[in-house]
Amino acid sequence: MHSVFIDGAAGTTGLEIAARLEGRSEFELIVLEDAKRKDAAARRDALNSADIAILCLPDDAAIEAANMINPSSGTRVIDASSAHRTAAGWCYGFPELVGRERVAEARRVSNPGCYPSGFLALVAPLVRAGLLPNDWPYTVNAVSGYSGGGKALIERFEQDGAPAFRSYGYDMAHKHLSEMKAHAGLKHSVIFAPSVVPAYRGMIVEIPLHLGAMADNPHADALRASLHKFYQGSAVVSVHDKGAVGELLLEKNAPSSDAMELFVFGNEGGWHARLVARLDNLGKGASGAAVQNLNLMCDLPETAGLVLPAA
Ligand SMILES: NC(=O)C1=CN([C@@H]2O[C@H](COP(=O)(O)OP(=O)(O)OC[C@H]3O[C@@H](n4cnc5c(N)ncnc54)[C@H](OP(=O)(O)O)[C@@H]3O)[C@@H](O)[C@H]2O)C=CC1
Ligand SMILES: CC(=O)N[C@@H](CCC(=O)OP(=O)(O)O)C(=O)O
Repeated sequence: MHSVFIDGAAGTTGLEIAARLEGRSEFELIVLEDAKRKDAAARRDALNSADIAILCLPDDAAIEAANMINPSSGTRVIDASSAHRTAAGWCYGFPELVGRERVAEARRVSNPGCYPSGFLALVAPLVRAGLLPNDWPYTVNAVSGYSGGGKALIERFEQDGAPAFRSYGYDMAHKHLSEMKAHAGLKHSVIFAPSVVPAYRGMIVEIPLHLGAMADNPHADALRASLHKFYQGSAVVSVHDKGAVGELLLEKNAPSSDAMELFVFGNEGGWHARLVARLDNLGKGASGAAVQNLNLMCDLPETAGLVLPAA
């Protein structure tokens, strides 16, 4: 039995992690009463008595929580915030990319961001395979369900007069830039154009590519074949065949899902490609990824408790 404390358990990500752990006899949740959930002493106590602490907090509170853990307590950490995603001493919790063994052994795991999960799932293996250049000026266009912005954005999108579409990130300093660059092994930061639609969950992350302008002129079919091979055997990430779909949708009231689907679309002449990932920001983009990492850290079947399509 592993004891788990979710710090930030009343938030969007924390609640979905708890839902995935419900009924699992391998875990015992440490729960603070509502009046104590922001009480520093109670949190310190819970953080140090848990086998695993899962931080579902804003960045500053996550840094504070990580610092509250006494190394001698033996508590291992999964941080869902963006505070430690490129920090020394933290394992980047994307097992398909960093290796399942590394996550399994890590004491401090930083969960990937939702948008970076889609970007990295597509680009990192292709850069690694030498099919895409690491010095290309990549662009990422993305659309997210509004739960991606946590309680504050949920409130904004669920009130009268909520926007029909929100485009943002115009300072070109989004907190996900360094994570995308670092874990794809890129020389330059990407241009990132995120947006939000009035659907609760789900996201589509796209990288448009002028393949014909690249030195080795890779073909879309070769990129797709390479991704197929990379994710062979994965129950979480799947790669669709050529021509599988003509459009991609986000449903307004989609159920949660911990799967991620990848697509490579290419034009007739092989000059252009659109790499696309569709995932649930609260699934593989946050809570599902945290549970996948938790399973690995506790030496349990990787996909136990995850919401995945029937095999
Ligand atoms: N939503 C998503 O799709 C994703 C979120 N993340 C990351 O996960 C983290 C949590 O996000 P999310 O669940 O969306 O955010 P929410 O705003 O929905 O929840 C955050 C929770 O943390 C609580 N909290 C804030 N400060 C403290 C503190 N000092 N001590 C204890 N609790 C505190 C809040 O309390 P209160 O309820 O009182 O406000 C709230 O319940 C963030 O870092 C976010 O960037 C990562 C990937 C995707
Ligand atoms: C729709 C929306 O607002 N999304 C959030 C990112 C959500 C997320 O991934 O959180 P992390 O930053 O912890 O990864 C944003 O763009 O800031």
